Amino acid sequence: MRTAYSVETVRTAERELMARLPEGALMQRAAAGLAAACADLLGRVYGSRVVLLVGSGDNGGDALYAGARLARRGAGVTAVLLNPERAHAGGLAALRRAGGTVAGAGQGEGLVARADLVVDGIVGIGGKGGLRPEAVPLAVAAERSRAAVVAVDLPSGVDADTGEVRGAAVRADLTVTFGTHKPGLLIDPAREYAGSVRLVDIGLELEAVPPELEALQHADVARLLPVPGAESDKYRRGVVGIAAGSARYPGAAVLAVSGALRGGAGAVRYVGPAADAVIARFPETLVSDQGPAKAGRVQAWVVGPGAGEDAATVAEVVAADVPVLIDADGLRLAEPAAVRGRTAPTLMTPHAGEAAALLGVSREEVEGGRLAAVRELAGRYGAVVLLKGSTTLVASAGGQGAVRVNATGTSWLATAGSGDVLSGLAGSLLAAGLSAVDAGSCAAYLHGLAGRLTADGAPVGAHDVAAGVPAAWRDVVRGG
Ligand SMILES: NC(=O)C1=CN([C@@H]2O[C@H](COP(=O)(O)OP(=O)(O)OC[C@H]3O[C@@H](n4cnc5c(N)ncnc54)[C@H](O)[C@@H]3O)[C@@H](O)[C@H]2O)[C@@H](O)CC1
Ligand SMILES: Nc1ncnc2c1ncn2[C@@H]1O[C@H](COP(=O)(O)OP(=O)(O)O)[C@@H](O)[C@H]1O
Ligand SMILES: [K+]
Repeated sequence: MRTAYSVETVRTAERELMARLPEGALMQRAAAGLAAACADLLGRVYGSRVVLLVGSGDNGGDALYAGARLARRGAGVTAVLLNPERAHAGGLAALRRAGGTVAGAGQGEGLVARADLVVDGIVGIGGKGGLRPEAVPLAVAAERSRAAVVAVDLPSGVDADTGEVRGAAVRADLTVTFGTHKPGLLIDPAREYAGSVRLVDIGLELEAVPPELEALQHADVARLLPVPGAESDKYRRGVVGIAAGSARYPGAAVLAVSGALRGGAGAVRYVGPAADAVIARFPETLVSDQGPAKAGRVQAWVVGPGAGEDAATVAEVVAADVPVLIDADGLRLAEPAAVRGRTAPTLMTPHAGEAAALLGVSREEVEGGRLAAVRELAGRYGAVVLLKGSTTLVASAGGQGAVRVNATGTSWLATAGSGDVLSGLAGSLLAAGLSAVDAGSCAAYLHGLAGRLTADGAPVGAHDVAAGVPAAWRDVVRGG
């Protein structure tokens, strides 16, 4: 499991560690890791032109000490000081001793334009609000330059705790982060600014503290996925009910069923007006012409994809005393009080637009502040909420505790109907007995991986993603 901790937690752990170590030891560990990553990126350090963007805090200190290490290996290193009086004194002295030079902010843009490598030490976890105006031209110059850009701890200007980006921020090719991932490195929009992320162990001890974010890895998902045993039959493996589709959107039913058939349940039961289309494509589906309450045994329901205006079916499913996944039109049609009143697990799977409608805010607000939005929805509905999009997040019922973040997705998944596949897949895992958090996060993991494997750099349709789930599943259980 990969984890990310809040700035407050990092600060506390750093204080405890610093109290036990000689002064400056932690910063030296950080600088050593940073310099090694810069050297890897440069390939040849000797003779390279390195520009350090140095703010007034310890983030700038890391950059200066790393710059000193690179200068000792023969790089030409220039530090651009945003605030010369407040630049880290020890770091500055070390850089000068190593033969590095110092320039004022006025020369920064020209230097950045000619650099091979730009090290962004403007601001790290001490940053508040967006980038300050005097730093903006340097961030812009770094983006325009052909230089590789390495962010120290975080790309300057992004919010470490939330992943929000207000105004300009540095766009990095690589972020070298210390001690732990910060939530902003895993959540869009900030994640996009970070480039690839390299974690440097500086000895922080965080195991005893709850993380802010968790990202499942192959081994975690492999442990959670259901495997039929010798005594299994289709009922013991779980029956998932799909109440989806309408005369107008029969395809949503087909796609939800296609996901459900690949999710580990022993049988998929379909109720709704698209039974002919479902059977034509997937003859193994059990179809019923009764409503959900009379459809027969079901261990978990999926309701909502392509449901149109069928509020009665949504209400019937929400009243069921088994785990329920509510998606798409179902999110709009479900009575909030009925959802809150449920005792069996509930998993809601909105995209940003649906989440915005439920919260009464704009879509941009949800996309800019995903973590707050998913926690808020999970709190309001007392349900597990999976917020889809470029970063998929899963919050526990009530919104407290660690939020799961999915790292496997690809923007090729932004294709009509791929959400329907996801809801079928997650519903199937619910029916197979996974908790709502595990079902949602494992489904997002498999769906993202299936998208990646099937797309392989080219456009795909939602049905291709569903067909790719078995390959993703195999990849997970075989350890990649
Ligand atoms: N505390 C520690 O033990 C360690 C800290 N490390 C580094 O120290 C950093 C944290 O250092 P600090 O607490 O000094 O804080 P930072 O260096 O992140 O930022 C604080 C400084 O930046 C300025 N600033 C704040 N917001 C800004 C904005 N939006 N735009 C431009 N400037 C802004 C402030 O005036 C302040 O002087 C970490 O991110 C990491 O890079 C590492 O050396 C590892 C060890
Ligand atoms: N930019 C993106 N990067 C990664 N995944 C994305 C992106 N945009 C959408 N997705 C994923 O694609 C799926 C789209 O679902 P949804 O928005 O419900 O579409 P639909 O309603 O057409 O099925 C979700 O799993 C979502 O997380
Ligand atoms: K930085």
